Amino acid sequence: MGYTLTEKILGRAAGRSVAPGDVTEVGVDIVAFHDLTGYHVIEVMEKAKMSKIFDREKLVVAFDHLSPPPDPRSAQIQVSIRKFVKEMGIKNFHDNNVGILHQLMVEKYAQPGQVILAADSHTTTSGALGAFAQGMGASDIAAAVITGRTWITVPEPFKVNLRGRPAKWIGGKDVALQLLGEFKADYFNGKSIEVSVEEPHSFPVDYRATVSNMGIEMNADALIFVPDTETVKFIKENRGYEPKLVTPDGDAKYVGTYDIELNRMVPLVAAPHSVDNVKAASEVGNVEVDQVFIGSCTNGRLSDFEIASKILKGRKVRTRTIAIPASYEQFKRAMELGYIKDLVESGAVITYGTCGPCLGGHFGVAGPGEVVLSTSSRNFKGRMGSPDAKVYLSGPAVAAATAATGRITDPRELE
Ligand SMILES: CC(C)[C@H](C(=O)O)[C@@H](O)C(=O)O
Ligand code: SF4
Repeated sequence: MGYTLTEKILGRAAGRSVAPGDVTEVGVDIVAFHDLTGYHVIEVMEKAKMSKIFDREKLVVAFDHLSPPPDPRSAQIQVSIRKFVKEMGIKNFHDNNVGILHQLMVEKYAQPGQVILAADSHTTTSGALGAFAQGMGASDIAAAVITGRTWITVPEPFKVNLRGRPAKWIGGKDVALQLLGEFKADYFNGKSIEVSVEEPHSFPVDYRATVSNMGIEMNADALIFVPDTETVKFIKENRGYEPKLVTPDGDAKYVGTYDIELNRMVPLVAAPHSVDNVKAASEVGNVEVDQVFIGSCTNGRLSDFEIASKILKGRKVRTRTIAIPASYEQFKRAMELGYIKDLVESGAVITYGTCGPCLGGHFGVAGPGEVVLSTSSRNFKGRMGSPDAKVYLSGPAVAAATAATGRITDPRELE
């Protein structure tokens, strides 16, 4: 019987063949942390009196959460992490304003077949490029920083097939919300999700990154896109080299399979207060919003800005609208292509390279009684600020249409 992608990746990393349920030690290709969790990682290392790191080339550090620092405590945390980075000789360090860690992993580091760990739950994002990528707590990450190894319970692989081409305005968020609506937030516990794309170029890496990012909202151990011609094209264009592909065997066995017909999908939202409270955008009724946020490691990429600018060009926003490209690179390209101009002219405010309001940190925290429509990953009570705020999640098309009308809007209504 053939191997799934999950078994192939973890088998290589373990140095022996593995099967679901096996508890195994694996070598790690990249370990990463950011300002918020990095502080704890360093603290654990100090307590353990361990000051060596396994491989300074394989460590990635980015400041993104409270970045640029909105208060003295965040600034102090950054000072101590910068000191650590310097002492350890870590080269892959991205200071304020470069980008959100997971976005930088997609742009610069993640490759098919790798095992990637980071001290952040949305590490699953790198699954977009065919890596087994998982978030872990600060102590596990500290151990991986020191040894370059970790232990993993091999998950049960589940197969998702994306068929056909996406209908207009449909992207990665709608696919993620479709899975959450159908299976609910805990179904994939102990499982990895492997996604195959029937028409690779119709579902680009940007969209894949959104789906992989939300893999953790599905409680999956990893959400891995089977690498294909789109993966190769993306890495070649962005980094100038061709990656080696690792793919599942044709006769690999999965615990379940689910097909999504992309051309039959409609724009979706997750209503308060859970990611699996999914509805069609056209069916939420008349919900007026106080703020729209387009950004985060979930939906802050060039394609998100392209879609938002298509809708907002020539229109004025009717609610407070904040847009944050997930990295400097995405900002620059969005600027060169005129998307930033369109958004600014519509009345949106822009910054870059920060998580911002996604976790209620800064740059647009929600107040009591306010309703927010956000392209980010989570809508739990208190996630974006006040516990008395309501957060709806959507992709960029619903977000931009909502900004244009001031109430939750299916973009097809504006055509
Ligand atoms: C702060 C960090 C630990 C957290 C995570 O792990 O996901 C954050 O990025 C989030 O999105 O909630
Ligand atoms: S943008 Fe949001 S989801 Fe992504 S790492 Fe930052 S806080 Fe977490």
